[in-house]
Amino acid sequence: MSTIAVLGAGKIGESLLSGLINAGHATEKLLFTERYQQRAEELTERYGVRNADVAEAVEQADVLVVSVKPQDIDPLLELISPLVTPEKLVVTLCAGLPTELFERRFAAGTPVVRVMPNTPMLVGEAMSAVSAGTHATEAHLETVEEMLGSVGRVVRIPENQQDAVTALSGSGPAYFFYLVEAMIDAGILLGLPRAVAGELVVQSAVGSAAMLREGEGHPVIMREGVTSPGGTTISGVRELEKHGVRAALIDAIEAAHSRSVELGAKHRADPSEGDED
Ligand SMILES: NC(=O)C1=CN([C@@H]2O[C@H](COP(=O)(O)OP(=O)(O)OC[C@H]3O[C@@H](n4cnc5c(N)ncnc54)[C@H](O)[C@@H]3O)[C@@H](O)[C@H]2O)C=CC1
Ligand SMILES: O=C(O)[C@@H]1CCC=N1
Repeated sequence: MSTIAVLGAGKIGESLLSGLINAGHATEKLLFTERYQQRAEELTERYGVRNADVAEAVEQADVLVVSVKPQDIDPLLELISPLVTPEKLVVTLCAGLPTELFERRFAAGTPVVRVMPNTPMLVGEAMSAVSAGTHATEAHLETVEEMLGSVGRVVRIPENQQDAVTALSGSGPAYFFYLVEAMIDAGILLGLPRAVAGELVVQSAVGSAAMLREGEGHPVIMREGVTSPGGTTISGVRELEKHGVRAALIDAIEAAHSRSVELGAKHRADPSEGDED
């Protein structure tokens, strides 16, 4: 079992630690670093995982998972670059940041794998996409796939698709939560108690997700199955179409993609490369 150090234990770092523990990863084989002491203490208390300083984490871990905000990457790289050797595997979860940025800062030959996960990792239902950097081998990819496979599903993609994945499944849970929030508001408007509205909407979301995963059909067919001629659903669907909800979702995901490209462009050796993604 590899020793994994999470560098920056915020929302996604905590999701990974929690998901790995739930999946049976030994807590002695997990470490994290965290800028805020109070946050570090909370996490140690909650999960029994050891908080380390950066030097200790880099020395002891086989896999270094970088999970700070893209905007905070430079100070972290300053600290770890002199310490990371090519025997380590660096896994970056940072939206937008190319593997090339890390490779430039680490000792020659250091393997880097770029990953875009999402927060359902907390409940073992992440969707993660992995891409190899220049020095990452099949064995490195398998190590990362095994780690992420224990907390959800994993696909392998070329790195030039990572900004699209970030917009779609990295940010995706936010759009589903937003939809659920809005539907609960509709229940409140119609006079349902909040707890009842919440239960109705959440179970409808879970049931629909299970149908999507397990069913053979396309989402259109499943929606048609709910939409009776002259019935209630078509009246609702007409309003969604009138308000341009489909176009709004497409625009939202396109905007998230642009932001991912922009975050990466700031850190590319040649920022114009970001224009092509
Ligand atoms: N939140 C999400 O849904 C997802 C986030 N990501 C990526 O994961 C990364 C982290 O995102 P979040 O967890 O949402 O952010 P966050 O702000 O919740 O967590 C980042 C953590 O890193 C700590 N930190 C910053 N600099 C540090 C340093 N030098 N040493 C130690 N700790 C340091 C911060 O105190 C904070 O707790 C980002 O790069 C983001 O793009 C990727 C997929 C999904
Ligand atoms: O909003 C963000 O930047 C991160 C990346 C994907 C999901 N959350």
